[in-house]
Amino acid sequence: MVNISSVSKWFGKVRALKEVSFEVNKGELFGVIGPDGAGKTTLFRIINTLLVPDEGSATVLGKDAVKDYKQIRPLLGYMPGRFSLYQDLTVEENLKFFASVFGTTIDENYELVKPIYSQLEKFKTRLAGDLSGGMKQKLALSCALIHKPKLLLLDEPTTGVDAVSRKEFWEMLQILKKEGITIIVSTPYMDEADLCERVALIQEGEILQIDTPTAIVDSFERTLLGIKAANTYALLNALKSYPQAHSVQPFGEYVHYTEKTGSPNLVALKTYLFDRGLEQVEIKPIKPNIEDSFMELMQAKGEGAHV
Ligand SMILES: Nc1ncnc2c1ncn2[C@@H]1O[C@H](COP(=O)(O)OP(=O)(O)OP(=O)(O)O)[C@@H](O)[C@H]1O
Repeated sequence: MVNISSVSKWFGKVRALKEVSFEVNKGELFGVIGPDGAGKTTLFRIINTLLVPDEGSATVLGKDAVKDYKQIRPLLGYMPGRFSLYQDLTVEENLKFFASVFGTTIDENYELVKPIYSQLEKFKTRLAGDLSGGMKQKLALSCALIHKPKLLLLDEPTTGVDAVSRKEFWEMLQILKKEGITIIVSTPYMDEADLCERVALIQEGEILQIDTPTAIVDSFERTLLGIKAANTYALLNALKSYPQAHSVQPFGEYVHYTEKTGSPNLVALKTYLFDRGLEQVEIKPIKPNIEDSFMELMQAKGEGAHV
């Protein structure tokens, strides 16, 4: 469905993508996960034929993204991170406009957008600019879908959207997946990785890992500890200066902690924290989540670069 092969892209001296390669299968819900500036938007703009790679190639729906862009575009639905709606048109006018651009009508493809658009219909005369963030997102998704694309590209659709709307949005993606639409979605939110079938973790233009969320978590090799103390700030500082410490990340009330080699010596660690004056210390082994895995991969890459 999508085949990205050794794609690199520079903006002046910045290499936004570095030899990126992956494939997305027909009907898959594929996530591109990475922090701000990782290269997600650049990658989407290459797949949607708006940007030409400096190196490598992109094949979309069996066609070359550079040579065959005219054939590819009508088959894509693209929801850019920002500014995809006309703020001074109403909800209904926006949808009509996007339908007309692709030579179709709302009636023709209503069944596909119905689960999403029906939630907006009572506001159909409201200007898009006056909608809440969650409603804008639903309208933008309806607009990206109204011509029944085979491939849906959603660039950070849930950024800046409240938790309830985020959840509803992912439920809508599951419905669309059942309709057979292939979906590539990017997000900076690690918890959303678990909602994808496979994810590519991307940082500074490089893919760190591509796999199912479960396999990514299973590949976490270190013993992970969750550590809590009365004073979290003091705990963080103490752990960071512990000679055995490899990674120290705050996660809610716990600090996620790994050591450089082998299994941590819990007695030695507890004694050290006690000597540093920490109170109510609790240490327990915990299961890593996708964010732990991503942090570990980023750290390994950073250390590799300094070898
Ligand atoms: N048109 C451009 N001109 C110059 N630099 C650019 C341009 N577009 C992107 N970049 C740079 O390329 C890198 C990747 O940017 P990109 O927008 O693809 O990342 P992103 O993962 O989508 O992040 P964000 O969520 O911040 O948009 C960044 O360093 C960015 O500053």
